[in-house]
Amino acid sequence: MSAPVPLSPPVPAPAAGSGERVLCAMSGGVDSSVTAALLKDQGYQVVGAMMRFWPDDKRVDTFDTCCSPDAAYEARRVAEQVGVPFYLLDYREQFQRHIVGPFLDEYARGRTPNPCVNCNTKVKFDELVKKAKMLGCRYVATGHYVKRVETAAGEVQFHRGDDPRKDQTYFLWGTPREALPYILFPVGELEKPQVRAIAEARGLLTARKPESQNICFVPGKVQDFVAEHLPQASGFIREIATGEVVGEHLGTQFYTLGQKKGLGLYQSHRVRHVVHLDTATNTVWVGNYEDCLWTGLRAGSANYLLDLSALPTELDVQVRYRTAPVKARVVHADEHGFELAFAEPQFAVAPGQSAVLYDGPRLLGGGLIEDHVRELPPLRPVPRKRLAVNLS
Ligand SMILES: Nc1ncnc2c1ncn2[C@@H]1O[C@H](COP(=O)(O)OP(=O)(O)OP(=O)(O)O)[C@@H](O)[C@H]1O
Repeated sequence: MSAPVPLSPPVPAPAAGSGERVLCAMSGGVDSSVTAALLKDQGYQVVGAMMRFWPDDKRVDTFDTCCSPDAAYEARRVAEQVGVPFYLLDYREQFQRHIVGPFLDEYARGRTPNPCVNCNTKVKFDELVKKAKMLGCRYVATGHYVKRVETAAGEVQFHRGDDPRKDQTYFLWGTPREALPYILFPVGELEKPQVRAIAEARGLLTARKPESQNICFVPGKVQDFVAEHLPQASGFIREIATGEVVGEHLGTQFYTLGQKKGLGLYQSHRVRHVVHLDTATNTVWVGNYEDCLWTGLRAGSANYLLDLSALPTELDVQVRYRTAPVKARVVHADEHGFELAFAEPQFAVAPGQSAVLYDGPRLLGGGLIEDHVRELPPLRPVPRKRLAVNLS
């Protein structure tokens, strides 16, 4: 569970024109530019802020468009256009500690991390919410495509954004629950073309800025970044069914579960997928598509956006950002983690990625995938009903 954020008591729904101070997180992109403009229209006192992540000792182009000196320049210019003050806040140390360091550690452990989830959890909606309070702001607003829904009972929920191609709830499961009432998403009910149209109509200089595509601190390929920062140790690629050596690898950190391209197998015509990365024996295990299908998962580092006792026993889970949610049964859930059984097998359930829980459009929370579970075929002798696949 995330540590509670020390905030003032729950607040009522922000009324448009209330004059409340809002810290608008501006990345120099079109979404947060429009966010600032909409908030200003609604009568908030807006303070624009960009978190500086890029280090001094790197070429400036080693950071992607959303987090670079150029982006800071654009964010400041947009703040001027909208007519709000702008601050550049130094988050270099926190970013290295919470995001870049753990990202590399996860690869070294044979896992597939999602640094954007971590950034939202640890930096944007924890550190920044605290900073907003210090600056006298009651709310933090971002340009995420997420809907903030307030129930009649005054509970704040996060729901999927109205633009299904842009919905970003997947990345926000780790938001400290206490912070929910203080977060606003002014573009969550818009579609991306509408956001661009608003920016165009106002002449915002970011109106036609392309989408950021990469992990912000990895300007090129993830594999190149990992190669630059982690020691490489070559080893064998083995067939999961037989143990036979079918190739060699340059380091387990260059592979991810389900991967079939770029394996460099001796028999290059055989379609194989990465099934397991064993860092203890430095082995990459491959198999066929079915070997990458799992019937459940176990997740740790859980965070829930509702009382645990209210967690439905049947819910929807999404195991990767661009994968459709699947129905699942909650086998077990406590404050540390949960175990789920999928209604249908899921491909490449990768440790380190997020298992994000939904009830229809509502984000319920999530956790980091620690292990995947495969129910064994009924006729095979099994030591246990469920087997957590551990091939080491
Ligand atoms: N370096 C940063 N400083 C302040 N806020 C940021 C920063 N990076 C991202 N954000 C906030 O998080 C939101 C989502 O970030 P994401 O990287 O997904 O950008 P995006 O969807 O491309 O949005 P944008 O068009 O605003 O860049 C942004 O809209 C912005 O509010």
